[in-house]
Amino acid sequence: MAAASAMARKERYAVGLMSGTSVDGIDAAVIRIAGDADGSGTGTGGEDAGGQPDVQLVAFANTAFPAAVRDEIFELFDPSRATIDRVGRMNVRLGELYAEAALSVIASAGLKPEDIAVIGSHGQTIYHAPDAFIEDGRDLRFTVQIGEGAVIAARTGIPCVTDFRVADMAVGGQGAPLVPFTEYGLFREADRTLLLQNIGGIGNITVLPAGCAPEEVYAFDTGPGNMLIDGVVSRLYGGERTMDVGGAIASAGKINRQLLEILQDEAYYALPLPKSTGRELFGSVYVDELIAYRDAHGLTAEDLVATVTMLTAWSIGDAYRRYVQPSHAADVMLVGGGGSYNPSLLGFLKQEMGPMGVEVLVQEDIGQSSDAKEAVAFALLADYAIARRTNNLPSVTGAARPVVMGKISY
Ligand SMILES: Nc1ncnc2c1ncn2[C@@H]1O[C@H](COP(=O)(O)OP(=O)(O)OP(=O)(O)O)[C@@H](O)[C@H]1O
Ligand SMILES: CC(=O)N[C@H]1[C@@H]2OC[C@@H](O2)[C@@H](O)[C@@H]1O[C@H](C)C(=O)O
Repeated sequence: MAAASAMARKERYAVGLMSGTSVDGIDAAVIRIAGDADGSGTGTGGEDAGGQPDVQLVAFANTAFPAAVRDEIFELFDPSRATIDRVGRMNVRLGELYAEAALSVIASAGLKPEDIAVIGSHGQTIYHAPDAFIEDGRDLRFTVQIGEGAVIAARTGIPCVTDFRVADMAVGGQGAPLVPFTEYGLFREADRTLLLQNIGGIGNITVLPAGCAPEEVYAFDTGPGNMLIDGVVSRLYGGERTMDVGGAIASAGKINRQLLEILQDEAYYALPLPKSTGRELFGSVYVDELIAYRDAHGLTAEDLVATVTMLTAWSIGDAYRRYVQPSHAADVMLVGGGGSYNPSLLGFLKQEMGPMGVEVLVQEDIGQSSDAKEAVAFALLADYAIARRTNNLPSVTGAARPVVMGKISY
């Protein structure tokens, strides 16, 4: 650290691309970085996580996926339909779409591709199997993110870092969540314990204890984020709607306590840490069961949406009660991700957290963007990768050691 901090810090730009588990589109951010992770190429240890890089968001854009692309990605979530030719083609197609999103956000920042040092692209997760799977004495856990980095690099002329998660898994980690590494650098405070709750497709929480060291950070997936809400809305409204915009449907419904209690029994909520989850658990099969329950018990569409919205808020409160409050009573929960824009969900979350003394704010309340946070994170993770600096947090993912995550296409 000391040697690295003493080096000259060259200001540079990086682009981050995120397309998450909601499959709503591509988030693209341009950031300006000054400070740590400076490209000295010396990084070998977890000391990299200690720096506080100076990062500014220069431009941000969200491009919705064309409907046909979104539909095809959903097909690929089903392993029996994700044939190798479909996956291979989508890998290239997404590479093209990511490259277009990168070029467009760079132009909107008034910059040129040659001004950008690196692109970090998360890719589209189509399968995530983070738990140890031992066969012949070998651990075969895996995760699949697609969106070809070679295509992004070829179209933009900018080195592109992709496929971050597998390096963490190769040393026994869950390969998720990865954003806490950058949250530690960007958000930690000396005097307040902060909870950073992302509500994307999946919900995930990062705990930043007051004045914490990197190894004291912990984070995990709390359960569904918007995935169940989007799933039931899409099904109930015949695909005409894909989300509960403004929480309007939920606000017109009544919570069905009986269904809520059944859903609260899901084993994931009580699993020990570290843990991560995805569409494999809270995807279409789960939604089928919810719809079957509604049909059998005569719930209105609004009641079902209200109930899964409440479940989502409850699962966040439950995670806090079980895994955080006993050791780290928090002051503030800072919510990011698309769930920030659903007032019904936020209202339920405030009902959950308020009595435990935790104030719920959204990123916008502190002058940041709920939308941009993950794209910013992948720009920064790529900045570390290209400098050969370690960029995982073993305390969070369960990895045996710090590693440099990301594969580089020049
Ligand atoms: N105005 C809105 N009203 C209600 N919900 C919204 C609104 N805008 C976004 N959302 C919700 O946020 C979701 C997108 O969130 P986000 O982009 O954070 O997810 P993601 O990055 O795909 O997921 P993850 O972080 O799990 O990978 C949408 O699918 C929708 O459910
Ligand atoms: C495998 C995968 O894509 N996981 C995502 C997903 O979406 C939210 C949550 O589940 C989190 O674990 C992760 O994404 C964020 C960007 C992360 O790694 O921090």
